[in-house]
Amino acid sequence: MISSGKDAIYSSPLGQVSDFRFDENVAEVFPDMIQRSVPGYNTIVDAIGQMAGRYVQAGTQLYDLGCSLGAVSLAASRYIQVPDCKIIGVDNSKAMVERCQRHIQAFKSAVPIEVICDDLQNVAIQNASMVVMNFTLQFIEPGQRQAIIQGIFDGLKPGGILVLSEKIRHPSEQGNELLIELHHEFKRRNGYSELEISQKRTALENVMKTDSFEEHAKRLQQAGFSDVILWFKCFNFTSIVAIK
Ligand SMILES: C[S@@+](CC[C@H](N)C(=O)[O-])C[C@H]1O[C@@H](n2cnc3c(N)ncnc32)[C@H](O)[C@@H]1O
Ligand SMILES: O=C(O)C(=O)C[C@]1(C(=O)O)C=C[C@@H](O)C=C1
Repeated sequence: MISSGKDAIYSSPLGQVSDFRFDENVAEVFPDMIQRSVPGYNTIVDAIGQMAGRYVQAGTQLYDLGCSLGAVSLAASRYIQVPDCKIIGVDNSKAMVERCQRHIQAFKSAVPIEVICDDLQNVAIQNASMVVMNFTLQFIEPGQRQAIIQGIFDGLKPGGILVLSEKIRHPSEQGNELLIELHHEFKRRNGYSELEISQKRTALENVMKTDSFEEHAKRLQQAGFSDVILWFKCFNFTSIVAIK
């Protein structure tokens, strides 16, 4: 388990709430932040590891795009049994990548893990049997999303998979409000105050533009994926596996 500090980033009133960034302050408390903010996070990460055990093919690569501290890469490395594989983690936050490299060194994975500090759009997907974007696509400009999914599809081997986890927007206003309210209640029960919840919501407003499940499914099908499976959903948090 990766240990770090408790998330109190939005606990005091901020005169002006600036846009959310994956900087030093966030990286330092990230394990606590994501577990208290994303319903089912541990379940999702472990199940992605299980899928790596099932779908990663010998002699191929697994890409963990937006790897943060490497939770998905490390989970996958625990399950992969086939030979000559490599895991490539990519993140454009220096603060995350530095910590990720330290965790990976300490863990001593049997599968080699390389961590690249770059925009994921600069990394070509090659010889891949599995690509994971665990709550990353939502931070990328909507206009760039189709090209990214297409690049992933093109770099996957036949039978390869993309696991795409995203916070979604429900198409109807009343449904969307219900899912947001249930998520906020989840955060309250995990110790976040009303101030923390509302300041974080403001911070995320400009940087996290969510799509509906239908928009994700359409994008994946347009890229060429033959099967799109919603395998996890809790409130407005979902994870999809798309099979080539
Ligand atoms: C919510 S976190 C992902 C959590 C992580 N996948 C996990 O399972 O613990 C989103 C990550 O995506 C990274 N990110 C956002 N946009 C990116 C981009 N264009 N290229 C690379 N990384 C990006 C952020 O720096 C951040 O670490
Ligand atoms: O806190 C929220 O409301 C979120 O949307 C959670 C979320 C995410 O989905 O990526 C947002 C930012 C942090 O990286 C951790 C989790």
